[in-house]
Amino acid sequence: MKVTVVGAGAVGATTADNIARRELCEELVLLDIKEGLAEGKALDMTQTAALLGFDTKITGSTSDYSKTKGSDVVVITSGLPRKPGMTREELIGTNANIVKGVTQNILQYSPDAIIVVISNPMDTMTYLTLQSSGVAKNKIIGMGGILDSARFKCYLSMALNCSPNDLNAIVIGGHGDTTMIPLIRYATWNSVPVTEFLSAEQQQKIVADTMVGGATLTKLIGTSAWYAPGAAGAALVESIVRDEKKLFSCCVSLDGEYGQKDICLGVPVVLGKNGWEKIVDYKLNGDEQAAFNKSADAVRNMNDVLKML
Ligand SMILES: NC(=O)C1=CN([C@@H]2O[C@H](COP(=O)(O)OP(=O)(O)OC[C@H]3O[C@@H](n4cnc5c(N)ncnc54)[C@H](O)[C@@H]3O)[C@@H](O)[C@H]2O)C=CC1
Ligand SMILES: O=C([O-])CC(=O)C(=O)O
Repeated sequence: MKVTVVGAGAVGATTADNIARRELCEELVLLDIKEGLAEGKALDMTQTAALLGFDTKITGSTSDYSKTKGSDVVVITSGLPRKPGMTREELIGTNANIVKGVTQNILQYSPDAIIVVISNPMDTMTYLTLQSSGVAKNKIIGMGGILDSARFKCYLSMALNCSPNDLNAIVIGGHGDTTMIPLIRYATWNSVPVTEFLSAEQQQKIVADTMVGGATLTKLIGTSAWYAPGAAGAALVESIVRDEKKLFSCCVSLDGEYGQKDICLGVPVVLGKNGWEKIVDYKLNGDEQAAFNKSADAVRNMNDVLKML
């Protein structure tokens, strides 16, 4: 297996590091327009092999896309991160051009690759990648819901004083401060609904904290997060390259599912060697479906901005 990660900044390098440590592929290529960055980080990671005991071959390059030839999976992290006080949506002007250009370069050498889009605003960047590439829809996967679900479990575990690994919880909808939908009604602690253990106020706070999870970290750090995003990116890659058929919330193209079409939005999908293989239909109640529709409206408005760029 061969995996390429474009963008060797905070998220790209952390994704690559997780991929290498877990030997998810034989060959890993890092690319970044900043001279020396991808090459240097690839060499630095390579020097951890003797300490961590992995065998993945890592190479880095500034702009030589021929090195990415024959990649099975490509992860796109290139683009600006937000600063405190900004929304992810404000990044669209710069990142749309970057993501579109990178996709074209990648497809020249890896026309059959499965593409994982991380750059923000992720739902719109995923839609752009699908629209501009002509790649089959099941091969384009936006990373957001898996990260938001991990944050949801983090806040739930803090409130319940339990292990996050004993929780099942999912966030669907857009990957935006106001568009994500933590499905607390479906969240369980070892099969028992968490709603049985938490007051209405506690539930509201957990949902609210989850929705601004990325903004909270951006305010603390001064730029957006990378440890959980990198781990989330690698988890998606793992389910694809190992054909694990894991169910994650991912941003995928909808064609009537959840009442929406001509949009990429976060829904539960099964991930395997063919990319996203199936959308799982959770039964939403009236409020949840209304929130999903509202989220779709907001993402559609951002997608419309693409026409003006
Ligand atoms: N979907 C998600 O859940 C998450 C998305 N993000 C997004 O991921 C993106 C990257 O974030 P960070 O890694 O923190 O930023 P960063 O600034 O640390 O790294 C971005 C890298 O992209 C490179 N780059 C820019 N244009 C390029 C091009 N044309 N070709 C190749 N490389 C290029 C830059 O040189 C830089 O090294 C941001 O848009 C951020 O908002 C971040 C966290 C989570
Ligand atoms: O918050 C940001 O801008 C980066 C991101 O998407 C996240 O960490 O969820």
